[in-house]
Amino acid sequence: MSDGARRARSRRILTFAARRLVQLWWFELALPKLGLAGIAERTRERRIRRLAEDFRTLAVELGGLMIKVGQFLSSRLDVLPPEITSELEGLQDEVPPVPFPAIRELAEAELGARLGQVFDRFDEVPVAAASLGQVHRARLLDGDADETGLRDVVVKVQRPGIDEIVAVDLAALRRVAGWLRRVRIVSDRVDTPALVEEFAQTSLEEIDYLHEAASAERFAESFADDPRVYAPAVVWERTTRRVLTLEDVTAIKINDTDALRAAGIAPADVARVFAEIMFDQVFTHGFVHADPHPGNIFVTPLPPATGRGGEEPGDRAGPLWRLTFVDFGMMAEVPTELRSGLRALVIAVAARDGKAMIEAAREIGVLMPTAATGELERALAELFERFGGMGFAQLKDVDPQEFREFGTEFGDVMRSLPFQLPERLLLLIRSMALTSGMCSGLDPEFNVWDAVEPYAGRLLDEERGDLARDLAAEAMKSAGLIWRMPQRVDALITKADQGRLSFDTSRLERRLDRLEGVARRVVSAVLFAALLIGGAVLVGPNPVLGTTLMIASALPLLHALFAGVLGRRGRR
Ligand SMILES: Nc1ncnc2c1ncn2[C@@H]1O[C@H](COP(=O)(O)OP(=O)(O)OP(=O)(O)O)[C@@H](O)[C@H]1O
Repeated sequence: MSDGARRARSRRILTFAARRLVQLWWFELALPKLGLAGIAERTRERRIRRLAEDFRTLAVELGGLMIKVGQFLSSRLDVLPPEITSELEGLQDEVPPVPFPAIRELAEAELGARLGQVFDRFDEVPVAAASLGQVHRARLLDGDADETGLRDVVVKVQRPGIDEIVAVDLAALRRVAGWLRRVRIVSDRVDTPALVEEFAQTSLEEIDYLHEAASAERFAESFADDPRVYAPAVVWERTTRRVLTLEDVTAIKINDTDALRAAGIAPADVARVFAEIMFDQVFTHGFVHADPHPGNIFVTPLPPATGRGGEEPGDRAGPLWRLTFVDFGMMAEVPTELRSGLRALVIAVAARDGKAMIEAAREIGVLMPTAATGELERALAELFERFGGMGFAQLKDVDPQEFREFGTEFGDVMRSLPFQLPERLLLLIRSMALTSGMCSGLDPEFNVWDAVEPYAGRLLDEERGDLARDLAAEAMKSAGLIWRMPQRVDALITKADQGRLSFDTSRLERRLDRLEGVARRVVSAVLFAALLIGGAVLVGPNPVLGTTLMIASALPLLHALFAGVLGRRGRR
């Protein structure tokens, strides 16, 4: 890229951001101060739509990282207004492929040989053209097949010059982050420079295919004992920093429900297994596929003789299919201390203990350490009092009006607090949002909370499992926790549970029993709570959206969280 082109590209991004910032300041800060908040209110929806359209135009024009940013925003199905997500959805499909001669040149330079010398066949038309690279089908030479006889491969080749484009885009994004740091309503909630650094790290990793190849192997290893999951083998001899050669694992696209049914596979089963496998990545392996969009997951039917694949664990007849993941360029690590923070949150919600929940939110980094949280504590106590005793199935029967009213009240408190978005949660939240969206697409009746419950139950059943052990340890550590619970919990759960609480047998046993008893229901509740808080801070990364969503945060958030439940209820 010439110096001129580099400068023009950078200028285009910076001008776009500067204009939107000024607009944000004017409508969301200046006008309300002048007593004209009504104007901001009335024009907000139109402005958001316009912003999404303009961003789309910019991304399509510039390609590179801007497509990634758009993809990122479009995956926020749970919190962003549909006018944004629908505008940005499918953005990656608009990327034109690089003409084959340029791809050939790069691949040959990387592999140090002519394509004809190392591949028996190399399709000139790509299977997929993405923002950073494109994928071509190929066939290895006879003698190059590995011991399994693997010859059919896909070769992912980087777009020529993408390193430079990424560098220019990151420099521009860093400047925008610096500006945003000076906008208090944004900087109160999100450390934008840190966020951009996180994005930078992910993007730089994504253009290092050796890193992706290593991640593919790590992912495969973590599921080595789980026949429901598969990842393509890496052909290391034909892999470099810019060329990645993988086993071709093309099968049924996970969202192709017609093809699934034709193969005798129930989409609802796929949704359930998929959610479980994603939870396994978060809670068990701590290594999570952060881009689980439909193009990256196949359902592979297996011949009955194989006896391996998806279906009920322990199914003696052997599962009939498995989920095959591709694209390991973007992975989220869940470090041990983050997992422990999430668990602390589980315990706190188990105890319906708003105070402990707030502490856990601090530990996870969602709530700034200095936040004065008395009000939030009171609001949470009320939340638990009203809805806390119900499983998610029961929540279906709550009058939507009641949710709405509570959302309005709760929203005031949420807005007044310095929530922030720790960058380490970014990929995890993205991954979970995509998971939830995908599962609802496969099964309209799917409710992520229903999936969490049996999952949590299974975790707890593994007596020696980490979670069970930690829960037990936690229960002992926080002596009194269980006993405090009945006082805090609403009448429903109190009545249901008091009968089971007895003081005349071993206290510890009772505590653990009690904890296990509620934990299944509670792990789902905690995710609800975590998303409630997490969702509120998601508003940070984009200034205009940030303000808009902060202003209307709680209601859409609650609505988004319960949309499936309430929607279904309404249709009944
Ligand atoms: N091993 C494979 N076997 C079959 N198809 C594959 C394989 N790897 C990738 N593909 C196909 O190529 C598409 C693009 O590959 P991949 O997602 O790895 O590229 P990417 O540049 O990261 O794209 P994106 O940013 O859209 O995820 C995938 O969505 C999938 O449909």
